[in-house]
Amino acid sequence: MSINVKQLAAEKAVEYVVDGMKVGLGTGSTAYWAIRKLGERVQEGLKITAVATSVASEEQARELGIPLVGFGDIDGLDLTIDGADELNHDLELIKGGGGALLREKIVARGSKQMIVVADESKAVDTLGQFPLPVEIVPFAWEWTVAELAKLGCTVELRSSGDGLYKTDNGNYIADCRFGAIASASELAGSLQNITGVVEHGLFIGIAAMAIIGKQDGSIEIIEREYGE
Ligand SMILES: O=C(CO)[C@H](O)[C@H](O)COP(=O)(O)O
Repeated sequence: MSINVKQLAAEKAVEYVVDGMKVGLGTGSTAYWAIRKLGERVQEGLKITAVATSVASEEQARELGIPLVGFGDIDGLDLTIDGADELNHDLELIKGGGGALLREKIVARGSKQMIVVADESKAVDTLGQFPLPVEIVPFAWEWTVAELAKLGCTVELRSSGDGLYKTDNGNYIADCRFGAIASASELAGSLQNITGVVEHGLFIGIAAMAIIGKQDGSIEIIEREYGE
């Protein structure tokens, strides 16, 4: 019987949550398990407040009775637990497969610590197999997409049903296929320079720990220190 490796990683991360913490709730099918476990612990008496990174995570947390506050109502978060689409050994991430990258990055940057939870298929030597999600404003999106393509990627505007996918912030997502990304920080700089780009899914120097669940039932933990 195969085990649920996403659940394995997510529940391990929830062990780092203690009374009084302000917790950032990630988005996606791995973060889902972390929120579910947090809900159980809240029902058992854990005292936390939380900020959600998407409407979906907010609804899940509300149903589970996790006390929610707005990001602007508190003075920073202690810990954010979130998934990733890819991560390397330097804890550089690609995020945004679920379209929540902007709020996810704000919440993670506003936290003292971010723990990434993932199954082993997400751990890679070189980022870039997963198309990099870039959130762009709808105005002049054709121009922004053309500017993105000049960086050497093929760009696909994300669709949903009959129309274009819209983020919780009302923007579009351009999925950019770069292939192997030699330098995530250089690429991040180039993306930030394009007017029309709201945010990109490269998370660099943000995550302090990754908890990776494996099919054999084991867990790998990667840790990094920043600002030394
Ligand atoms: O960045 C994200 C959403 O914007 C998710 O964390 C990422 O897509 C991973 O999702 P999953 O755990 O479902 O594989």
